[in-house]
Amino acid sequence: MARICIYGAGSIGCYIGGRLLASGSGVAFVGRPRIGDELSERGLTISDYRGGHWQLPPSAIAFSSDPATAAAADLVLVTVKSAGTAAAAAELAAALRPGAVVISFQNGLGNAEILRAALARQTVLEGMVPFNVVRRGPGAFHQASEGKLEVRASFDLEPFLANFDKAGLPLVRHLDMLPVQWAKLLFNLNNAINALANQPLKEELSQLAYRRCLALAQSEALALLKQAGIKPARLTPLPAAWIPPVLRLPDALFALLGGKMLAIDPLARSSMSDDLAAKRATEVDWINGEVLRLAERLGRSAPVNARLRTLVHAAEASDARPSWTGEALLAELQAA
Ligand SMILES: NC(=O)C1=CN([C@@H]2O[C@H](COP(=O)(O)OP(=O)(O)OC[C@H]3O[C@@H](n4cnc5c(N)ncnc54)[C@H](OP(=O)(O)O)[C@@H]3O)[C@@H](O)[C@H]2O)C=CC1
Ligand SMILES: CC(C)(CO)C(=O)C(=O)O
Repeated sequence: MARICIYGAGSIGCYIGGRLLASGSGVAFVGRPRIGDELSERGLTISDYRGGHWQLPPSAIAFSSDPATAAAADLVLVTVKSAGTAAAAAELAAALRPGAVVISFQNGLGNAEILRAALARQTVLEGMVPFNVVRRGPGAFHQASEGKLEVRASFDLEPFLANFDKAGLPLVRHLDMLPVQWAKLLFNLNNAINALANQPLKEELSQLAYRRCLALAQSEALALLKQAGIKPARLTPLPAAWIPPVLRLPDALFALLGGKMLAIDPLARSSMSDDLAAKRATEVDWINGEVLRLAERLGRSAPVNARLRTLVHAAEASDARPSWTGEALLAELQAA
């Protein structure tokens, strides 16, 4: 039986690992002791937006905070936040056996490359998680929106495909992941807006002023991508370039045409909002920061994404969590 290691047991790691474990895969979780305590007291409760529910007792869960746990793995799913990738890469380099397969199920563009640089004797693949996972309480993780896991195609994945199929999380494979990663990053430009709004995603995206903020950030990125000759993949029925005009529609029309973006659990927030709530460093430098790096490469500027990054950094440094209204944030971004 393939041995799968979740490296960074948090929202995404516990959810995907929990689904794999519930369907009979051998899974070991590596994470922080606080998560280990939760899982050893409560076990794992996994659920999804379709009504799926899986309960795993503490006795079924192999959890450790020791990186050496990964030594036994055939497949490692890296699910730490981007700020933790370099450290995870160094730990995995010391632990993993040659030939192990590593998938980065992280947002941003550069995490797989950081892992690859440290893991020359393993296969490292870019992955993408399109859906949101809400932590509903200790040991309880809920998939709050739809979407399939996407990953760079490789023959080395073959031994594990059945594990994901059985778990109900089939892997969609792509020869080139960059267009997929950029398409996801365009959605993730909302992470900063959602974190600054301090509201659930559904509530935030139901308001025109916040959607106009997102349209500004996406339009800026799309213009740069066009100049760079990068065509983002189509992750929704609408091509990426049509999304900003749809975001700018009045609420009722948006609900009609962009309604899928509102098909999300009413409590779900972006992972960046979770980070601000937990007073952790966010991934803003790996999301909006990528737009700034692309702009720099092209000799252009990206003032809207630069302003969002500055505002998120200010929120990280502040004791009080900001709650920007849509109108105030829009005025700030329009003035950028
Ligand atoms: N949450 C979501 O809905 C979605 C998240 N994503 C992406 O998935 C990735 C994971 O996000 P998410 O699950 O929310 O993150 P979480 O912060 O919930 O989970 C990551 C966990 O890994 C732990 N960790 C970090 N470094 C190590 C290490 N070296 N060894 C062991 N444990 C470690 C973290 O601890 P500590 O905090 O102490 O560092 C944390 O508990 C991110 O790139 C995110 O953008 C993508 C789609 C949706
Ligand atoms: C799924 C999505 C786009 C929003 O929750 C996300 O990737 C995140 O929160 O980081």
